[in-house]
This record gives sequence, structure tokens and C-alpha cells, in this order.
Amino acid sequence: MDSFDPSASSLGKDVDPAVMHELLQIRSSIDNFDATLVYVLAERFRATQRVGVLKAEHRLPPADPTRESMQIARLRRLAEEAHLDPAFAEKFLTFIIDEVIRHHQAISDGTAPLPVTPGSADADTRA
Ligand SMILES: O=C(O)C(=O)C[C@]1(C(=O)O)C=C[C@@H](O)C=C1
Repeated sequence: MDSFDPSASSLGKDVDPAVMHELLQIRSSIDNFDATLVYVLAERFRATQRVGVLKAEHRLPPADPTRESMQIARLRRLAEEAHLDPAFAEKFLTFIIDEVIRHHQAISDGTAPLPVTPGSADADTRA
């Protein structure tokens, strides 16, 4: 794995050390949130991969617009409750779903690469 330097910055050397200290503390939380996002997204794509296989096996269309409308309306409500911009929540979900639909299409076309699972021959075994 490539090394991650949490203190790497382009802000220059003139930043007040106390400000830099506070910034690095906040960035440490941001790094944890970013890692969580990756894990959450990986699990979501693992689930949608199963949906893609199921849909392909039963010749169902990749997209389900009615389901998507429900998901978007729900996420917009949750975003409002959480004080997150609902337009951003919708854009983010739509971005993910569009990618899922591309994956579903590729599974049904037979052009999808095999999912890389730990221990499989395709898995990246580099340290
Ligand atoms: O639930 C489905 O039918 C899916 O294919 C999953 C999913 C999603 O990513 O949530 C993706 C595409 C569909 O249009 C709706 C939802």
C-alpha cells in the first residue's frame, strides 16, 4: 500500500503552528470519514452486484425508475433532517445509481469484469 502522510499540505510554511495543529486534528476526522465512505460504498456495490446478477439471470431491466424516485425522495427527506443540502444528496445518489446501472448493463451484456474478491486469483496480492 502506498504511504499516506496525513500532514502533507500545500499551504506553505507560514501557517501559524496553532492553526496548523487544529487543522490537522480536524483533517484526522476527515480521513476517518473518507475511509468510512469507501467501506460503505464497497458494501453497497457488493449488494448491487448481487442485484445485477439476479436481474441478468431473470432478464429484468437494469434500471427501475419507480424505485429510484422513492430512493431519491427518501434521501432528500433524510438530508433535510441531517442538515445536508438535499440537492447534493440527490446528485450523489444519482451519480452512484448511474454507475450501478452501467454495472448491471455490463453484467447482462457479459462484458463485466469479474468482481475482485479477497483470495480470488484476480485479487491484488501486493502488500
Ligand atoms: O434495486 C434495484 O433494482 C437496483 O438495481 C439497485 C439500484 C440502486 O443502486 O439502488 C440501481 C438501479 C435501479 O434503477 C434502482 C436501484
